Amino acid sequence: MMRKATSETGGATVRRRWFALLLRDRFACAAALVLVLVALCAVLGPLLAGDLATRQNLRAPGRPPFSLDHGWAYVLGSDSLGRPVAARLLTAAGTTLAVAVPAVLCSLAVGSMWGMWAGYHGGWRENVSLRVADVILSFPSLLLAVVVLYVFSPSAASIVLVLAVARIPVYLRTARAEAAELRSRLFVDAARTFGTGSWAAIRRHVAPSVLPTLLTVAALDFCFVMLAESSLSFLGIGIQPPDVSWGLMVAQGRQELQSAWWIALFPGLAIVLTTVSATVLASWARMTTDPGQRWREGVRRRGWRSRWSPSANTRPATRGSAVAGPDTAAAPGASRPAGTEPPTPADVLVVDDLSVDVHTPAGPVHVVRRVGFSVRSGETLALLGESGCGKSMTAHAVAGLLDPVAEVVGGQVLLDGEDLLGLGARARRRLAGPGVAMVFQDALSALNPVLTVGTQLAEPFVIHEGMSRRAAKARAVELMERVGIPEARSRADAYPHQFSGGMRQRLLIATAVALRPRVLIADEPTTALDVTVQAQIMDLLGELRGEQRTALVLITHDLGLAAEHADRVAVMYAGTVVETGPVAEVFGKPHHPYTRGLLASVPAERHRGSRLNSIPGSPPDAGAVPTGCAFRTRCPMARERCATHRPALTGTGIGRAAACHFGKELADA
Ligand SMILES: Nc1ncnc2c1ncn2[C@@H]1O[C@H](COP(=O)(O)OP(=O)(O)OP(=O)(O)O)[C@@H](O)[C@H]1O
Repeated sequence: MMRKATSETGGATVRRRWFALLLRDRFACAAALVLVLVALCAVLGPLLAGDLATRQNLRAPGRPPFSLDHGWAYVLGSDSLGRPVAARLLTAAGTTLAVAVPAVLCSLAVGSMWGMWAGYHGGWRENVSLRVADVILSFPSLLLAVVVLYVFSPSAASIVLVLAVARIPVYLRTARAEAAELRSRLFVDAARTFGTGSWAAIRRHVAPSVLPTLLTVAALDFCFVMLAESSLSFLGIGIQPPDVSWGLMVAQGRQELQSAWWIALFPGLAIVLTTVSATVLASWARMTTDPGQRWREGVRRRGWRSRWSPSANTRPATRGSAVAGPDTAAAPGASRPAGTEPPTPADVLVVDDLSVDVHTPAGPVHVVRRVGFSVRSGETLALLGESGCGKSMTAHAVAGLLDPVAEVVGGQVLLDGEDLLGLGARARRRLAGPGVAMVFQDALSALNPVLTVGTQLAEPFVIHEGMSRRAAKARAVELMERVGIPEARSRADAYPHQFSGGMRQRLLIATAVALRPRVLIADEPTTALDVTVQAQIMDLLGELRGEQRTALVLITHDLGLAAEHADRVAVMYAGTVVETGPVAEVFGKPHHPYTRGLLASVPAERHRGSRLNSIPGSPPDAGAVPTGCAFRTRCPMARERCATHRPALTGTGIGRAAACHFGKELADA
């Protein structure tokens, strides 16, 4: 009983959410209204029109439209037999939908189940299914329908059957292709390892990914089936008089197009309006149900906003507007801590008040909020923090690699004094490599699997230094030797999968440092590697940094790695920097309760036999960061003030800063 009540409430919430999402999109809203109207016409039309649609009135043939003198039924004129077009249009809606909807639903249900089954299992099932689909598809579906309907008597039921069979291969092939791709994914293998049966795996893991595509295909197919029915009626083998469909009306009005255009025009418009509405609604449904497509919705909404708001496309003049609000304590520019030195000429990279929003269908989410830090030539700054605190987003914004879904909404990224965010795409490309380079975590994904490593390593030299392929390849081999790849000359012709994880990471580092970048961002460069290889990679990064005087930004959540390899740290929480300073000092005596909590959670010899400390709770979702201090809900020192005032990053010692109302207290303790 209780469960039923809960599921009913859940269902109502989901319906409300969908309705709210629909209301936000004016095109989808208009399309839904049109389709509801057509459905109402289909249901109520025969009741309203009675036998008006078929009763001939030879005293009123070819009445022109837009006159109410003869009652509502004649508002769209009458045909050559005096039958009112409006009444026929209403009645025909029912017949047209009675063919199109069941035909599409039947082919969708059969084709998609068959396709997912064939694609999931592969082998002979897939081969046989594809050959059957090929055979059906080899006859144009309209021609197939014409042949079958000539042989059997045309009726609504036979049209539904013929069109449904003719369209099954479309769904079968789409579902098969997607299911075949999904069956090799690890999450499907993982489901198999704990005994999930094939239909259960298809229902839980394949169908949710395939259905959004199939729904779009179904909407387009709805248009196709409506048009096919119209064409068959037009040829005289579709809906038979005295029944009436939109297609039949177009066919009948065709002969009188010159003298009585309204007979064919209104049903034609009804077909176009219904098919366009179905397509618009399907594209909205896909955007809303497919997580892979949702970002487009955010970008599209951003597009609208920028079209209507003159300021939306330009970066705000006041930095940090993304987090402006009553609880914002920091003044513009305050992300550089008071009491710490202002940027010096030695600072190669200065990130000031950087804010990044991710555009979601529910609106923008502030994932990076007024982040500021600087790095000097030859220095290593570790960007620390729990998963989801915005480290990678910050790095991607600096490197100009943000997804289209994300947007820099405030701040500056200065490379040797030049604001990278103000540069055009061409200037930005010129700096990618010699300016800011990046080493990614997953080397296998970051290297192109179909190009030899030599070709990939030679690319920066060809693009930036205009070298010939041969000379660039020679430089690539030198680089491979430098990063410690044995037998570099012969291995330059190997592909990425022929290297071990550690070697691939070396190759990635070699590509990143090829052009001696001023700044190198390494985003968790060793997470996927074992401890020995991890140490070798970090040593290599350290050597290259020393040789090239590169400023290194090391993104990690490994405090040990930061302690060993970084000069300074910037600790991030909920999209913002909460503490910065020299690594030994910050780790020796943290000035922010979050840094304290992080350090206390690292297993150490002194914890042997006792419970390991951990920070209670989990980091807030980027879309629901608490007011005031973001850490207050997990902080042992939280007071009333923390709920109302967001603490600014303020100097707490020489070269030290913390964003905590009690930072000074902790410093003096
Ligand atoms: N494409 C996206 N759409 C919506 N939100 C996103 C997207 N990418 C990242 N986010 C959100 O942005 C926030 C910051 O993510 P980010 O990847 O920068 O975290 P991180 O600190 O690098 O985490 P990790 O250490 O796990 O890589 C997270 O809350 C994440 O959910």
